[in-house]
Amino acid sequence: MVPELEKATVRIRQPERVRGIIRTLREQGGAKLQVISDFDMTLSRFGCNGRRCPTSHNILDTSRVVSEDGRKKLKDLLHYYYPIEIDPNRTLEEKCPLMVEWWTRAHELLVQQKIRKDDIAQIVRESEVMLRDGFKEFFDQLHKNSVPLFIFSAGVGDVLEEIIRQASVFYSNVNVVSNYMDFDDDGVLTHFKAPLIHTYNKNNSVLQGTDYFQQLSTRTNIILLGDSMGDLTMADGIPSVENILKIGFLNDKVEERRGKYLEAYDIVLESDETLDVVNGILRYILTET
Ligand SMILES: Nc1ccn([C@@H]2O[C@H](COP(=O)(O)O)[C@@H](O)[C@H]2O)c(=O)n1
Ligand SMILES: [Mg+2]
Repeated sequence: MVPELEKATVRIRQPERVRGIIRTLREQGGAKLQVISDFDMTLSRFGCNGRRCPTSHNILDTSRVVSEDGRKKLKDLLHYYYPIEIDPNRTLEEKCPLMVEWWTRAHELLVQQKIRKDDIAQIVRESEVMLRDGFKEFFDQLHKNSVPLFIFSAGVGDVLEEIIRQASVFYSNVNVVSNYMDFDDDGVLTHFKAPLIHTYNKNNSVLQGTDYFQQLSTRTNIILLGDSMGDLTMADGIPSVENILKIGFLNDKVEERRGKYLEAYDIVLESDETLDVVNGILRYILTET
């Protein structure tokens, strides 16, 4: 039914259950569907040309508008906190305060750099960021079928919006909740707006105050896309969810984290830099019979 599910990168713990959910999503059609997706390392690529692709934070951290000292400090933070973020042996209770610490320290350093709003577009153009292969078909299919795409990101909203704008896929069905910067009258970064969103608080605790929360409630079939265990709670709090298909990109430390991902996500895509499987499923669901 979806030939892409035969790809070597695909792992599924309960294939019959997954086939059942996909069949139901197709029967109930696009009108009941929404896609909730993480951004960094889910819609954007993890690897490019043998190296790590930048996250929306990394794009700023390594840009020319950040001093050499600032770049070094931000890199040190990444090297200290990222292994904690992805450690499968630490509990959420341990990780959460450390993630708040990471984001807070990184945002403070970025504010010290007096980044200008007008520089963001050029910073993105000069970066190595890449959306996953097949991104155009993904955004186009959702737009054409009026399926809302809700991007829920602990990255930097201003940067990720610019990435999808430059890729010419920031359509009217796309809504973003993320960490946004605030600028003074001269267009200089003064602070990041609250609430702070980090990897492990992506749930209704930060969604409740947003316009999008109401819209989320009306589409009760969900395809959830993520790359972190923290992304699994992105649909929590949406009342009356009928069917949910969770697709997880397992990008890093694959062997070590496979077990936990297979338990948590319905479909796990291992070191797969494409949106082929997601596009195949959407094609199947959205094509009229
Ligand atoms: N200072 C930071 C903080 C976080 N990250 C990475 O950003 C990603 C979070 O954004 P999502 O769109 O995936 O929610 C996550 O992968 C962190 O590792 C960073 O690079 N720098
Ligand atoms: Mg991510």
